Amino acid sequence: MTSSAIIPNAIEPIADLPIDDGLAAALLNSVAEYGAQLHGRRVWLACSGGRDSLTLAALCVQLYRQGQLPFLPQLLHVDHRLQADSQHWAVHVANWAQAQQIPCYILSAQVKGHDEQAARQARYDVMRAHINQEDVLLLGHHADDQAETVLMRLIQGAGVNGLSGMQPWRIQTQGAHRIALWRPWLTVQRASISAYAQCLKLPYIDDPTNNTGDNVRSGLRRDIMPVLAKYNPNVIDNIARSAQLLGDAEATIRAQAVQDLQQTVMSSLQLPPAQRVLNIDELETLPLYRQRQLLHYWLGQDEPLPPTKQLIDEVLGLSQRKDHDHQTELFWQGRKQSYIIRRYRQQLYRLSSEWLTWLKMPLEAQTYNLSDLIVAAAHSADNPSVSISLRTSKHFTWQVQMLPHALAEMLKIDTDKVEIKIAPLDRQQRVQIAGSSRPQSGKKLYQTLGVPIWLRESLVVVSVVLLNEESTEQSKNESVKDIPILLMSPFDSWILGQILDSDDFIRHSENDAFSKYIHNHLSVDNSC
Ligand SMILES: Nc1ncnc2c1ncn2[C@@H]1O[C@H](COP(=O)(O)OP(=O)(O)OP(=O)(O)O)[C@@H](O)[C@H]1O
Repeated sequence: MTSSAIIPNAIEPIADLPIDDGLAAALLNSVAEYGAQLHGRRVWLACSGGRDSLTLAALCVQLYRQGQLPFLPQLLHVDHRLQADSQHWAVHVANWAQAQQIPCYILSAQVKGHDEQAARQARYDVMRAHINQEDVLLLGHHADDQAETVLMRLIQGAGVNGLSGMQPWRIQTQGAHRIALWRPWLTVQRASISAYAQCLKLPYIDDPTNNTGDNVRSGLRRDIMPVLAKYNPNVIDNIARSAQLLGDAEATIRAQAVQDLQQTVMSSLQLPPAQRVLNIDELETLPLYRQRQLLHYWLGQDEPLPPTKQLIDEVLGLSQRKDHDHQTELFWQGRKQSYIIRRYRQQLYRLSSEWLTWLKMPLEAQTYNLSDLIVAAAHSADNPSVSISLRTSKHFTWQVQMLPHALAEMLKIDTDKVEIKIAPLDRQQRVQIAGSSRPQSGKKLYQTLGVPIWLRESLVVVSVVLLNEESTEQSKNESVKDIPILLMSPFDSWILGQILDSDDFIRHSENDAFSKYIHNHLSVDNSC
């Protein structure tokens, strides 16, 4: 972008000039509608120095000085440095703000790329970084912007959500940082704003790229809107109204999807946003249109943009399969991260790639002498437990937590002669789940337990190892008794039954008691 903008010079104070009733009513009605949300929050106004945001700033100054607006927003201007004279715009906005005696901050953005979307992203990033959590950012979008947005989305094949256009109040979240975007002028036409700007003789900057840009939005504005206006002069108001109606429809659909999700979600296997699980039997009780809406909502959780209709149809197809194919993987590249969607038995899983990578990290066998564990636990005063990490990454931590004192009390033997071993389950290893009639290994075992394919490398066996009095380094193998107590996955644990002779030291019922003192713990950092 190299074309230069028209920068006027004269700056007059506007506080005492007449106010446009229509524009004031739109702003004050919105203040009333979002009064509860606005209460106690700081309001900033994103001001490009263009006609719309400068007029909004001028109206705020006037209404505030007359005591009709309870707050005076501070201006934020972002210099994108994409045009030769962008610094002059920044100076101009700052001078105008100074003449009106309102605070103004000039921020610089690093735009990665040359399109409007890149500039917008950079603008929001830099403004978000400047303002505080829960602050409100006031924007000058109006009905013409709304109509262009809706038309743009219509020709891209959007659904109800997309066609409801920009929302007058929207929470924007980035990690833990939440701000509110507020657009009080979505029902106000550009022509009314222009007329008022003229009336106030506002020295706004005319950005020449607004109408001559070669993107879809400026093409629609320049070529399509005037043609539509020939068929219906109210086209802008009408499209903006449709967007409002669709906004209500979207809220209704979403409320239904949230309610449906509560019935279908498998809470025991949930690990948001890494692993989200949906029950297919419950899904199928709903009519098809609600199944599609639910999948749309379920898949799109944790992401700013929803999945495509094609993906939703494919996931629906996966849920409807009657064969026992568990290999199919659907891929979704979200904005924040990528996901694999799989089915295992009657469950649909949405698994983040980070989570799947973590699940493939190898597990190491670990052995601890019970006396050492007791010493380690003694260091934690109020809770005499020890935590042993099984697998850790930046985002996920899987630990086994134990109460070694309690274990020692149960065993009633010299704790120097006892070891606790945690080792990955070998595919050939036969273990007997308490309550089952015989030991099993490999695929049979996974099926009995219902362990999905991607969790199978994440099973560990916790055993109590009893060392013989006479054991030496050389004879160690023959003189130990290795008694498996628990089988664990990151989500579950199963008590193991007795495989040894009946006169062995530990019986099944004791395994049961042991398991009370050994727990599985999986924690996740929510940013992933
Ligand atoms: N450089 C900027 N600095 C601060 N806010 C901006 C900037 N550019 C745009 N905005 C905010 O985003 C809104 C919509 O952006 P858009 O690109 O449609 O605005 P514009 O046409 O450049 O300016 P205006 O809406 O002020 O006439 C603006 O009304 C304004 O609130």
